[in-house]
Amino acid sequence: MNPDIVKERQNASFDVQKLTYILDGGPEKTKRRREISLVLNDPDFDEEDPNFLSRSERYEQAVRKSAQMILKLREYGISDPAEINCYKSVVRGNFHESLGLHYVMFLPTLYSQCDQEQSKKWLPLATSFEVLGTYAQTELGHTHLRGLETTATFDPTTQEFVLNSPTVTSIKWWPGAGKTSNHAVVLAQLYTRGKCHGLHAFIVQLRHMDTHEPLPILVGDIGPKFGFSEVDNGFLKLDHVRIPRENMLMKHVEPDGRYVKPASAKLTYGTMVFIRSLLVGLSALVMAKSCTIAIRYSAVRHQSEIRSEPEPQILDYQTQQYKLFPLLATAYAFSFVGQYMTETYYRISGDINQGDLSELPELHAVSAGLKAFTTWTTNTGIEVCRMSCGGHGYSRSSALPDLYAEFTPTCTYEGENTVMMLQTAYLVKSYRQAKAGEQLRGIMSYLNDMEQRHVRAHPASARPALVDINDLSDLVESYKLRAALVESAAKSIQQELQKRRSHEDAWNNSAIDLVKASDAHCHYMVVKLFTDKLSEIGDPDINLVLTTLAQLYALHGIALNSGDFLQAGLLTVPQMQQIPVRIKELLCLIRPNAVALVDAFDFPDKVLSSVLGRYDGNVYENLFEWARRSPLNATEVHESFHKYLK
Ligand SMILES: CCCCCCCCCC/C=C\CCCCCC(=O)SCCNC(=O)CCNC(=O)[C@H](O)C(C)(C)COP(=O)(O)OP(=O)(O)OC[C@H]1O[C@@H](n2cnc3c(N)ncnc32)[C@H](O)[C@@H]1OP(=O)(O)O
Ligand SMILES: Cc1cc2nc3c(=O)[nH]c(=O)nc-3n(C[C@H](O)[C@H](O)[C@H](O)COP(=O)(O)OP(=O)(O)OC[C@H]3O[C@@H](n4cnc5c(N)ncnc54)[C@H](O)[C@@H]3O)c2cc1C
Repeated sequence: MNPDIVKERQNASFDVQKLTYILDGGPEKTKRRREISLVLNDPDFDEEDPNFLSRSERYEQAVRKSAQMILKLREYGISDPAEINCYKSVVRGNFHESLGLHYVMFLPTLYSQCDQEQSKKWLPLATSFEVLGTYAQTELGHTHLRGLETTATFDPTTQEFVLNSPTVTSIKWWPGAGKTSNHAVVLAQLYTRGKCHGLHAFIVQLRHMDTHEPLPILVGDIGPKFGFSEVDNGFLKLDHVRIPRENMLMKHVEPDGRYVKPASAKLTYGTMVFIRSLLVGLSALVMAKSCTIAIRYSAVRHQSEIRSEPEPQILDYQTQQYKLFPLLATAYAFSFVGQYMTETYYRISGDINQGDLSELPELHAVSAGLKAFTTWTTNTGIEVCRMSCGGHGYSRSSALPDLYAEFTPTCTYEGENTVMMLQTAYLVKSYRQAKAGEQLRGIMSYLNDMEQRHVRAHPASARPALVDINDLSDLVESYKLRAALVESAAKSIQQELQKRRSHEDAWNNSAIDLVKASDAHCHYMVVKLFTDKLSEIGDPDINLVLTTLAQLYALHGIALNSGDFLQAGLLTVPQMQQIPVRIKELLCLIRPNAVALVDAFDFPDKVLSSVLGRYDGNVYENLFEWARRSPLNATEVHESFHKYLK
C-alpha cells in the first residue's frame, strides 16, 4: 500500500463504511452489491484489455462477455431486476455491451407496450434470448419524431403491415446491435385507410432464427465511432417488408383497418423516458468513477514545490482542489438526484399503468431536463479529471479517456441535450398557470409565489442583502428565485408575439432564454435535492462532511453563474466577493476527507479498471507493467523495421 494513501485514510473524520451504506440505500444493499461484485473473480470473465484489441476483436470479446453474463446470471441465481443491473454494471466495467439495447430498450418496450397476447408470445422469447432485439427509431436524415419517414401501411386483405424506407434519409441509422440482433422494435408512421396516424412501434424480424442470415432486409454496422467500439450501431433499410397485424405494439388497428386512438400518443415514447431517467444515475456513477481516479492519483503524485520542502502531493495545490472538489461535490449531488429520478420514474409510471396520466408531462419534462443537465456536467467533468492527471491521464491505462469516449454520446442519444432542454414548454406552461392564479403542485410549486417575488434586473445595491452565503437554506432559496428565469423566457416569447411573429418563430427566437431557464430549473432541483438529503442523515460526522460538499456545490454554481444572481439582485457585489473566499475555506475543510469521500463510492479495482485509481495507490510499477503488455512490445523488433526501415 502506498504510504501517502494510507495516511490519507487515517485522516478521515467519518466512517467511510457508513457513507457507503447511505449511497447504496442501506447495509443490506451494500452487502449484496459486494457479493455480486465477487463474480469478477470468475476466470470466465477474464479478458484482454480492450485497448489492446482491434474493433472487430473488441466486438467479438464483448459478444462473448454478454453471452457469459447471461449464462452466469443463471448459474449465480441473480434474478431481481435491480441486482441484474448491478451485476451487469460491475461486469461491463467502463465499456458497453453488444446486447445492451436488448436490455435497456427492446425488453422495456415489450414490457410496457405488449398487450396480454403479445406478452405471452414475445416475452418468453426475449427473456430466453432466442429473440435478440434492438430499438430502431432514428433515421439517417431525422431524429425529430414527427419528421421520421419510415412507413407502416396496413393491408386489410392480408392483415399485414407493409414497412418501407422509401428514401435514403429514411434508412434507420444508429440502433445498437446491427450485427447482433435478430429482431427490432421499429418506429414507423402508421397509415391505415389512407390516413397517417403518427409514430407507432412494430416488432420486425431481421434475421433468420437459426442461421442469423438477414431476411430480405438491408442490415449492418455503421462503422467505427468516437467510442462505443463494443457496440455494433447499425443501419436498417426496409423495402416493403410484410409483418403480421399482431406485431403492432399496443394494437391500435382493427382487422378492418379502423384506427383506435391510445389514451395518449406519447405512451409510445415511454422507453425513451425510462432511459433518460436512468442516465441521471449513470451520470452520478461516471462522475464518481472519474473523481475516484483523479483524487486517488492526486494523493500519491508528488510534483514541484510549495515551500522549499520535499515535493508536495499534487492534491495540496489549491488549484488542483478547485478543479476536483466541486466535481466530487457534484458526484454526491447527482447520486442523490439519481435516486430521486428513479423513485419518481417508478412512482409516476406506476400511476400511468393504473390509467392516471396526469403526471406524464411533468415526468417527461423532468427526465429530459435532468438527463441533459447531468450528462452535460459529467461530460465536461470527466475531461477536467483527465486533465488534472497530467500526462498519465492521457494514457488509456488511466481509464479516463475511455470513460469520456463511452460517456460523451449520452449528451446526444436519447434526445440531443439542447433539444431536451427545450422541452421547457412545460415550465413556461406552468409559469403561465401560476401567473393566472392556479396553485401548482410538486416540483413546480415554487412558481406559485413568483408574483409576489418578482425577479427582475435590479441594481444590486438597491436590494437588501438577505442571503447568508453560509446558510444552505438561503442558497436553496436563491437558486429557486434564479429559476424564475423562466419568467424572462416567457416574456421574450410574449415580446416576439407582439411583433406579430408566429408562435413557432417566437419560440425559436427565445430559445437561448428557454435553455437558460431550463438549466436554472434543473440546477435548483439539484441543489434542493442535495440539501433535502442532508436532513435524512443522522450520523453527525457524515452530515458535517456532506454539508460542506453541498455548500461547495451551491457556492461554486453561483460563482459560475454570477451574472444571473447579480442581475436578478439575489446577491450583492460584496457578497459575490465573499464567495471565492468561502469556497477556499471549504476546499481546506474537504482536503483531509477527499480520499475517504471517494473510497465511500466503493468501486472495486476491477470495476474501475484504472492504473491511476488503484485502491493501493501503487501507480508507477503498475503503469510500467501495463505498458509492457502493449502489443507493440510483443516482439523486441517490430516487423515494420524489416519492411520499411531496414
Ligand atoms: C446507475 C444507473 C446505471 C444505468 C445504466 C444503464 C444506462 C443506459 C446506458 C445505455 C447505453 C446505450 C444505449 C444507447 C441508447 C440510445 C437509444 C436512442 O438514442 S433511441 C432514439 C432516441 N431519440 C430521441 O430521443 C428523439 C428525441 N426527440 C424527441 O423525443 C421528440 O422529437 C421531441 C420530444 C423533441 C418532440 O416531440 P414530438 O412529438 O416530435 O413533437 P411535438 O412538438 O409534437 O411534441 C408534442 C408534445 O409532446 C410532448 N412530449 C414529447 N415527448 C414526450 C414524452 N416522451 N412523454 C410525454 N410527453 C412528450 C411535448 O412536451 C409536447 O407537449 P405539449 O404539451 O404539446 O407542448
Ligand atoms: C452512440 C449512439 C447510440 C445510439 N443508439 C440509438 C439507438 O439504439 N436507436 C436509435 O433509434 N437511435 C440511436 N441513436 C441516435 C440518437 O438518438 C440521435 O443521434 C440523437 O437523438 C440526436 O439526433 P441527431 O443525431 O439527429 O442530431 P440532430 O438533431 O441533427 O442535432 C444536431 C444539432 O442540431 C441541433 N438541433 C436539432 N434540433 C433542434 C431544435 N429543435 N432546436 C434547436 N436545436 C436543434 C442540436 O442541438 C445539435 O446541435 C444513437 C446515437 C448515438 C451517438
